[in-house]
Amino acid sequence: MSSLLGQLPSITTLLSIYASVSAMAMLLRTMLNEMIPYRMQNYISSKFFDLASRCLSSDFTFIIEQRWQALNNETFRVVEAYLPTRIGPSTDSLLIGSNEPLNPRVPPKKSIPVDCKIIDEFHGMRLEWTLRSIDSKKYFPREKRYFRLTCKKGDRDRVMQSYFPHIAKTAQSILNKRETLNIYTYDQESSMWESTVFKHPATFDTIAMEPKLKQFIMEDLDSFVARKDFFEGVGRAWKRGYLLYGPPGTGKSSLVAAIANHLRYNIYDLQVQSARSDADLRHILTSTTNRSILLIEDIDCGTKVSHDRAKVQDDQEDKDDEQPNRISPNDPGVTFSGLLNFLDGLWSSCGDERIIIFTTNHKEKLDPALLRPGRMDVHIYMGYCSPAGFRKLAATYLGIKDHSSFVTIENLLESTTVTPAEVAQQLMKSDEPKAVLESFIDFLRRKRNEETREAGAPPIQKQDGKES
Ligand SMILES: Nc1ncnc2c1ncn2[C@@H]1O[C@H](COP(=O)(O)OP(=O)(O)OP(=O)(O)O)[C@@H](O)[C@H]1O
Repeated sequence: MSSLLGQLPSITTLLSIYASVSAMAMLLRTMLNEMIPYRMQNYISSKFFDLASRCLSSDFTFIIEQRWQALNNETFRVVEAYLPTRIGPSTDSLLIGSNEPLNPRVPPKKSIPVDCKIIDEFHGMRLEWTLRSIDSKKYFPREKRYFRLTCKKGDRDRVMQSYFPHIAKTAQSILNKRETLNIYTYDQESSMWESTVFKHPATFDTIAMEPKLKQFIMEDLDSFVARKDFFEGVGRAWKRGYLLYGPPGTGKSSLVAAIANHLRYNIYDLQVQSARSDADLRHILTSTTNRSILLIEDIDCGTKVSHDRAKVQDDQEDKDDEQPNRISPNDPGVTFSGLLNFLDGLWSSCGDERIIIFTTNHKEKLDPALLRPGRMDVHIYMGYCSPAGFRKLAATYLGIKDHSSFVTIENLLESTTVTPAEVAQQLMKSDEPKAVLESFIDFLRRKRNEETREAGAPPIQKQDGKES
């Protein structure tokens, strides 16, 4: 024992070793401080601690960003739909709101706020979710959101193989049953789609149009939705294009609303002018979700991108420094080929179950290339009010299916160009059907006489001398 003690270094030796090591450490630290910039030191130390905590931790983290390979990330979308169903007693904050007129019996809707923690349990696994947000000037759009899912390292494979499919299945049934639809408009400033609740009363039941045409459209839509395998089998993108054309006030926008309500699809309402370039258009369109309608209203207005190129060629020739289809410096930088590329080019296959609807008052102005099948598969003419259309409007607005004055009205409609919007406006004048129908007959007679006068013929005189 005494010999062992004799072999131990003396306290003086230990102190001098300690002093030398400390002096060396201080020297090294000073040298490092001088040689490595402060920010680099910070970076190295944060990486070091990151690595250490990852090696020591028994947790595994999944990150789910909003975009995935230049497209919307469907996993993000299904998680967004699924998580509000997992809000439980351990959740410490909630985002709530409502678009309904205040009704004390209807609770507000729930959503997940940024940084809120949600704990989920699945087949014995504990899963911790957080929604995070980064705000940076470097990105476009400036705010990026992502979900963080933490589980035990040992559960990683089970999460991939059974938990994510479970989320997708649950979210799909929630999305299929969604009570409210949204309409999105593109905000150029923030480079994002902004949504509002879409509550349009138009349905196929309220639309006044030829019954056979209406039946055809409904069947066409239903068969489109049901034919996923067919589209895959023939190697075509699962999308369908509709062109609605006709004079103003004939129900084109109402038909879009009826289609959205029928399919329960959200609407992305795009002004082509919002896109600054083809790349921008690509970003805008790839940010839309599946099972949706892309609506481009009045495609002939605001930009000449869609115009018949043969007709605009003369204008173009005078403007040597402009690129094809870019008519003025103020015009959007979207080219015609950029638009076509999205309708049936390689980019058109991005996304499933998409309906694309163009509306126009002037089909003849559109470039024929835009109208060919595969781009616009179905062309629907929305015309002036027919007798059948009037009967539908009378049932909707007056709640009547027949009346002694219907024959007179139907005869007048055969020889007058009156839009369903005008008819609807006349039928809204009062709740009293008899008075409304009499005033409507007067309106139709006046209108027919105006049209006859404009055409150069004398007004038709009735036997009692009044103009009819
Ligand atoms: N076919 C129709 N069936 C039922 N209501 C209609 C119909 N057409 C028009 N209306 C009524 O007229 C209003 C205006 O119609 P809508 O905006 O759908 O016409 P539009 O063809 O889209 O017009 P525009 O070309 O000017 O955009 C609608 O809100 C609706 O009340």
